[in-house]
Amino acid sequence: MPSVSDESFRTLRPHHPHHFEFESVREVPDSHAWPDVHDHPSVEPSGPDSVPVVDLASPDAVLRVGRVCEEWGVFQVTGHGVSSDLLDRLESQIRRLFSLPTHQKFKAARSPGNISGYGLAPISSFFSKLMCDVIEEYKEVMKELAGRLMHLMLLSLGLTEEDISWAGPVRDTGDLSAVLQLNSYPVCPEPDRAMGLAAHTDSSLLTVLYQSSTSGLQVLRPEPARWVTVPPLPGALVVNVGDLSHILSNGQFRSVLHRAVVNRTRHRLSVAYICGPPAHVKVSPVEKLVGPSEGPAYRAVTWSEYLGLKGKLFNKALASIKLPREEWGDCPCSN
Ligand SMILES: O=C(O)CCC(=O)C(=O)O
Ligand SMILES: [Fe+2]
Repeated sequence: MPSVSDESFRTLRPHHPHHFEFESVREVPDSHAWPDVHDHPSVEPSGPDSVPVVDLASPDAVLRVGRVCEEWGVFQVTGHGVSSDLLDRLESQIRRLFSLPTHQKFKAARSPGNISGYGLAPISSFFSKLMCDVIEEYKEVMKELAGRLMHLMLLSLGLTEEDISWAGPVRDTGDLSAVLQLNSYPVCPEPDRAMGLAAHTDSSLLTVLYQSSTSGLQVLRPEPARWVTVPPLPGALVVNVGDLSHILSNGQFRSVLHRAVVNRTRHRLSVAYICGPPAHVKVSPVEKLVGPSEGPAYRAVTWSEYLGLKGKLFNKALASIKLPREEWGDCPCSN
C-alpha cells in the first residue's frame, strides 16, 4: 500500500515503507497521489459526530465502554493514569528519532523475511542509544492500561475469567501480546491529494493510540458515510476496537474503519500500542455470546493467522473468515 506518511518504526514487527524524501517535494508525486481521499465527506467533530470520551475512573465505566464499543468501535479515554510527563517525553524522543538523517534511520531497517526473533537485535541497538528508556516505560504503562481496557470490554459483555481464560483474572492485566508502532506523517504540500495511512480496521483486540496534538485521525461513521475527525484532547488516549474483539464478541463490538490524513504545516506523530491475544490462542466468538439458533459468525483464528489473511486480503480479511449462515450451529471451530 503506498502512502505518503508511511515512515514508521515497529518495535516488534517489520515494516518496509516505500521510502521517500518528503522534505524536498513541492507537490505530491503521482506515485503517492491518492485517488479517493474524498470518497466520503470529512466532518468536524460536534454533537452526534463526536467520538465519545470515557473516564475510566467513573463508576459507570464498564457500561460506557460496552456501549461505545457497540456503537462506535472507538473512544477516547481519560482517567487512565498515564502521566502527561511520560507522554511528553515519549513524543520528544520520537521526534528526535524521526528527524535523524535517512541513512541513520535505515540502520534499523528490517530485511524482508526477517521475522524470527522479531527484530529485537537491529531495533534494540538502535533504540538503546536514543530512546530505550522511555519506550520501555511506555510499553509497561500501556500493557497495564490495555489489560484494564480489555477487561472492561469483557465485563461489559457479561463475561468472566472462565469464559476467556487467556485474559487472566478479570481484575488482572492478563497475558496479552503487543506491538508498538511509531508513525510519522511529514507535512504535505497538497494534503487533499495524499493519504497518511489508508483506511483500515486494526487486526488487534484493541489499539491504544497517542496522537500528539495534531489532528489527522478520522473514523468512518455510517449512514450517511462520513469521515469524523478524532480531535486530539490533551491527556486523552484513543482506543480502537480491533477485528479480533469484533470476532470474539460475535459481531457485537464494531471494529472501526479509520485512516490518517496529512496536513500542510505540521509534522504529525502517533504511537499505536497494538494489543492482541497470546500467540498460541485461537480467538473465536465466545460461546456465551452465541445465540442457540444463530451459531458463531466467524471461525477461530490466531492473531498471526489473521495478520496473514490481512496481508493477503486487506479489508476483506474479516469477511473471509465469516461462516456462511447454513454452517452456523454446526461449526467445526473451537475456543
Ligand atoms: O496515526 C493515526 O492517527 C492512526 C494510526 C493507525 O491507525 C495505526 O497505526 O494503526
Ligand atoms: Fe489503525
